[in-house]
Formats: sequence, structure tokens, C-alpha cells
Amino acid sequence: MANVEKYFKLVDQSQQQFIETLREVVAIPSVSGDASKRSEVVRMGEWLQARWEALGAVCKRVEPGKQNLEGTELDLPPIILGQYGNDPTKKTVLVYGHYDVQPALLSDGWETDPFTLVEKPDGRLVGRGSTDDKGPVLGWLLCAETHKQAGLELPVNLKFCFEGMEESGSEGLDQVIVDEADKWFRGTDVVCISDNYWLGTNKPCLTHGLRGVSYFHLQVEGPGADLHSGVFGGTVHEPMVDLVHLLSKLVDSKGHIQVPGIYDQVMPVTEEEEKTYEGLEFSHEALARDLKNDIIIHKEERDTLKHRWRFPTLSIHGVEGAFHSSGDKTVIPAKVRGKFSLRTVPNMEPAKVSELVTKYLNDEFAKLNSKNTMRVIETHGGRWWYSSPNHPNFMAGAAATEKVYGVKPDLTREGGSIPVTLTFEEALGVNVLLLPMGAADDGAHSINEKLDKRNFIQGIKLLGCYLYEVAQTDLTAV
Ligand SMILES: C[C@H](N)C(=O)N[C@@H](Cc1c[nH]cn1)C(=O)O
Ligand SMILES: [Zn+2]
Ligand SMILES: [Zn+2]
Repeated sequence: MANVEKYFKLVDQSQQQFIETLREVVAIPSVSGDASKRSEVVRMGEWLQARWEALGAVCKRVEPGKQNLEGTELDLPPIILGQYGNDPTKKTVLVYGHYDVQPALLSDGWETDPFTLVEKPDGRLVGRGSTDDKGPVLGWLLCAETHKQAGLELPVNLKFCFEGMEESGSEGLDQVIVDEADKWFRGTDVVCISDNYWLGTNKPCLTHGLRGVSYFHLQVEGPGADLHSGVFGGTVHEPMVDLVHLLSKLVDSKGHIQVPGIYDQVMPVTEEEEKTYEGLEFSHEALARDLKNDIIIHKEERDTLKHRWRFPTLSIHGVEGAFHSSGDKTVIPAKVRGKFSLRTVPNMEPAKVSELVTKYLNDEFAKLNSKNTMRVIETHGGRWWYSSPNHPNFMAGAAATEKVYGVKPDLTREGGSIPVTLTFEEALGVNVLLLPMGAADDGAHSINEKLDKRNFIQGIKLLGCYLYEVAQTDLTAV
């Protein structure tokens, strides 16, 4: 039996054990955006490092510095760099993933505790981080552990880079990648990232594009303290009134961004590109099912995909400082911060986006003649990435997908952002493949996030099989 077949067989026999490992890591609430959870993020990084070291990997814990979160000075979580195998006759694959997760509270609407993995009868493995990105990060570890257990060597040398700040802007990571490009990452032939999702629920895909992100806080400040609306309403400029007005000016109900000039740098759609929207596993019917309501703006599927992949969008996320509990508090909040972000696309420049957004909001605020003070703060950002899917690294990903799932993968772009993708490509000068494990309906960032057992188990096979394919592929045949 070929090594890859032996590997597949042992993966099949280890399914329950793999789910238990996923349960163990989901139970660590490694929420990078919550200052009170920082020690849990660190604990998760240490868990990963210990497990890889137990396997024989050489690891380096990099402390990327400090962060100011909610007025608290915090140590950024460690970046875990690793090397597993160092055979000069083998190729070297660098894998990246993140061990932090989005916030999750039972009160957000979760059916079960977000940090207790629940295996549902229909095969869903429900828990925060199951698909984004603990399942895939475990996938690489379980692949290596399974090989060792089967007495098999990995077909390539593996380097890895796991961070704990991806959900909060990957602070500190770009510099580490640049610093280590000629040191720890030296000798990398290709990069593979498993941190996005299929387009549908049945057909796997390879991804060759990501949108960037520019995140803003819009702060309006008035009185020194919250006020009684019965006493002061109608007699003072209310920060919340100004804020709601400004937020309403950002985007219309059809999703069209109102900031003048924002579409000027967007690359026009070519005839060649039009063809890439054909034959994909994507339908409005399935999308409406995932959304649990048909609230889709566009008529044609290709327009929905274009607005997910290749046009900028602007979303409003929340307001800090505003009254938001149940009950009827009659307060005038003194200081409020609206939070919104833009997803950016080729060829938008982050500095230009920032300039246009800031100028527009200042102009709109001036029209209000308000005595409040307003500030636009850009809190984090990441660049878009677009790559050709014709590189041999993608051929290896496609061959592995066909072996594991028996179908040719769709070629997709992703609406979300993984800011370091471009940094790896530029700093290391090698091709990057995005090879997702999860499906479109996993609910990443949402309530009841899940990873299907099928995707977890087949995904572990897929990541391993991809390594075998890279080992056999001429990566110079571009
Ligand atoms: C696609 C990836 N799994 C992901 O969820 N990325 C985040 C990155 C981010 C940027 N700001 C905060 N998080 C995303 O696209 O929202
Ligand atoms: Zn992610
Ligand atoms: Zn995420």
C-alpha cells in the first residue's frame, strides 16, 4: 500500500480521537479581541507548541511586542514558529494558521456553550473556532502525528507559523515575517494556508484571492458625562444623533458605498474574468438557506460573487458607549464610537481609502454645525491579495482535492481577509495557496459556528495528500 493510502486508513481509524482533540482546543477561549482573555490566547499558543515539540518539531516562540487594548497595555500573544523535518532532498512547505478566535457568548444566541464542542447527530461539530481556524490548524498537527504513528515520514519538510492575533489585525506578524524571511523561513518552496471556506457545501475549492480590510472607529464626544434626556434633550448637541447621521451617510441600502472616489481605484471587470464566474457551486437558493432568510441584494449569482470578491464593501459593526441593554434607559450618551470597516480590492491603496473616508466624514460632520467633537480613527488594516491559480502549487492542491473528494475543485476568491498572505508572498518570494477545510455554511464569526465531521476528517486527509502532491510536483514549471 502506498504511504498516502496508509495515512488515509489511519486517519479513518482515528476519527473519534481527532474530534476529542478538537474538543480540547475549542475549550480554550482564545479570544484575541478581549483583553480579559489574553492569558487564554497565550495558553492556546503554548498548547500548540508543546504538542508539536512532543512530536519532535523544533519550535521558536516569538514575542511580537505590546498592544494597547481598551486602554490596557498587553503583551501580544506569541507567534509559534516551527520546523518539522530537515531533509535537504525534500521540498519545504510553510503552513500558516491562527489559534485565536472571534468573541462568543451564549447570550449572542448560541444554542450551546460556544467553548464546549458539541457533536450533533447530523455530523456538525459545533464550537467557536471549529472552522476558523482551530480545525485546520489541528489538521496540520494531526497529519504529522498520524504519520509518526503509522511509522511514515512526511513527504516534505514542514515549517509552520501560527499566530494568535489574526482576528484582531495580525498585529506584529508582518514584521516577524520580514525579519525571519532569510532566517527561520529560509528554504521555503511554497506556502499553504487553510483558513477560508468552500463556496457551497459540497464542492471543495482552491482560493487565489482575498479582499483587504480597513477598520475605522468614528468617535463623537460631547458633554463630560451622560445626561438626562428629559432635562437636556433638545437643548444640547447629542453625540449619538451626530453619529447615527454620519453612519447613515456611509453606505446605501443596496450596499453602494457613498464615499466619493472610493470606486476610482477598483480594477474594471474584464471578459476573461467574466468566465471565472461560470460553473461554480454557488446558488442564491443555497445562500438564502444559509442566511436563514432571503435578504440577498443582487438578482444574478455572479453579481453576488463580484460584490463578495472583487468590489469593495462597507459594513457597520456596532456602537461603543451607547445604551444597548434591555429596558428603557432615558440617557443621552456622552461619548460614542461607531465601528465600521471596508473590504478592499485590487487596486485600492489603503492610504487612499483612509484619506477619502476621513475627508468625507469631516465634510459631512461640518455640515451639521455641531458643537460636539468628531474623530476618525483607523484601528487596523490589511491588504488585498490576488494571485494566478496556474502555479504548480495550485496543481498540487487540485490533484490532492481530486484524490480525496473525487472532484475538480472550484477556483474561487474570498470575501474575507488574511492580511499576512501578501506578506508571505512578497517577503519569501514564493507562491501561496489557500486550501480551505470548511464549508460555506460553517458560520465563521457567527453563532453556532461548526465544522462538519466530514470536512474535518477529509480535510485532514486533504492537507496530508497535498504534501504528497507537492513532493511530486515540479514547482519550477510555471
Ligand atoms: C478569512 C479568515 N478566516 C478571517 O476570518 N479573517 C478575518 C480577518 C480580520 C480582519 N480584521 C479582523 N479580522 C476577516 O476577514 O474578518
Ligand atoms: Zn480565520
Ligand atoms: Zn476569522
